[in-house]
Amino acid sequence: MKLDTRLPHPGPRVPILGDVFGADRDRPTQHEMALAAELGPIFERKLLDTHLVLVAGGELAGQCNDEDRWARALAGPTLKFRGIVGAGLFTAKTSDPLWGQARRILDPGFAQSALRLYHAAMQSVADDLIAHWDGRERVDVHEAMTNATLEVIARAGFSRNLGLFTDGGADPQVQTMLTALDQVLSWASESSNDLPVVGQVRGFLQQRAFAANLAQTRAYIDAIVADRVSGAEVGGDDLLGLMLDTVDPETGAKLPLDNVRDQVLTFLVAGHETTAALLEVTLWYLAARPDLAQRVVDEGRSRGFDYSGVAGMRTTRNVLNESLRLWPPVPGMFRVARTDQQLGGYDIPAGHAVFVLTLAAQRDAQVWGPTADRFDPDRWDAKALRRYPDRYFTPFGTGPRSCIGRAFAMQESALLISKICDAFVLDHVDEVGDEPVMRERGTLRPAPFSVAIAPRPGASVPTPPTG
Ligand code: HEM
Repeated sequence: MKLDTRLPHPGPRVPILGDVFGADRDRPTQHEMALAAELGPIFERKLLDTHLVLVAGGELAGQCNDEDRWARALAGPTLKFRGIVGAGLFTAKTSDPLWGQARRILDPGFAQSALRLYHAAMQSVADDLIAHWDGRERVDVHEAMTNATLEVIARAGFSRNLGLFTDGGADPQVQTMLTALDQVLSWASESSNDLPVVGQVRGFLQQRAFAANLAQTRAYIDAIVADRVSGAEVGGDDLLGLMLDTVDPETGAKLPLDNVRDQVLTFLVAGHETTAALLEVTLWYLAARPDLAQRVVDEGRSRGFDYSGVAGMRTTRNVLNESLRLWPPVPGMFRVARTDQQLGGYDIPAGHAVFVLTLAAQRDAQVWGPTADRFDPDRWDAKALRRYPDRYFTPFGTGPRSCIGRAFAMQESALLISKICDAFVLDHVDEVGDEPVMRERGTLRPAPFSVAIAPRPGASVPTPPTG
């Protein structure tokens, strides 16, 4: 079977180069969502001799999530990350024995019993954030969510306090790491969506610019691992301990130390950027919807903020799910056909990868109804849920390569959102439209914004920073 030549494409097509006018380097997936409104649930974009098939319809995306017919493909920004974090969980090939080994060793680190152990660390970050905001009238949401999510993964995963909420700020090594993570994300996204040749030059220059920061970040992480191995630092029940001490039940082997370093870096990148995006989108909607924020507050105050209280926060989780539906932090995934496939009446040969545009698929009115574009957390009511089987809602991916951190991210986000709303009344400082302005860096995350805050009557008293 050959790739169908009848696939719609954005016109006009330039000879040899192809659909160069059909791409947007800064807002690629939002541009693709707009193209889908014009071209339909499946279309292609040709660049030189590469034919990128985009699947934007909910039903067709659901078909690509069928693991018997499609598999995860390593491409786009994810492939770029592979050069940085090697065989970390996110970037390892499924066929690489290290991937299975790491997944078997690390899965228990994300089970409910482990999340219960991490709760104190998550709680300490929420308290530090609230104490840090106390007395302020206006806060930078982007900066605060970046710091909070990094602190959570560092404290829960590696028993390290990065000091991002202390008055003097984090130490220089941590600052360098933050800069490196930021530079790597920009490079991975921009170089994947750039024009041929020009993009290669730009990508090369970017890589040169972050090489030194990345080398220092690797050295910083190596030191954390070495301190734990030598016993200079005693860790709690955390991910690092699990990675260093656990023997794979299948092979009897432990993870090699260089792989542990790649996993730590993977968790720092994969665990913070996406969760920060989810928190920011949610706070954006809650600042615009005081009625909804009040429901979140009521739920928090009635259930309490211990592990079980947070785990059962239905309203807050519905709000988070709705943020993930409208603005999935990972806006799309590459899937490769295991055998020849028909998709929407078009031929896709075995081995051809398609890009499933989760962002558009999760807004398809045919699946989600006429209000698909509206932020409505009540659509997640238990009674309505059965209308949306898992294959239509995939912000955490699908199949064996789906997100290992899903429950971790949801617990952390529910805790932070409910504690923030409990402590503060939020309001937008600028005039805003119906939806946040989003920027793209492989992930989809609101453009940095600030909110006005005021103490909410009846808030629980914040504890001082843990320093
Ligand atoms: C709202 C937050 C999050 C979202 C939306 C999210 C989304 C995703 C998605 C879509 C994938 C699959 C990507 C693909 O198939 O190409 C993935 C994989 C992964 N995520 Fe997350 N993630 C989140 C939070 C986290 C957290 C908190 C961690 C770690 C602490 C984490 C660690 C990982 C890892 C290691 C993988 C690769 C798993 C594998 O291939 O075995 N993620 N995530």
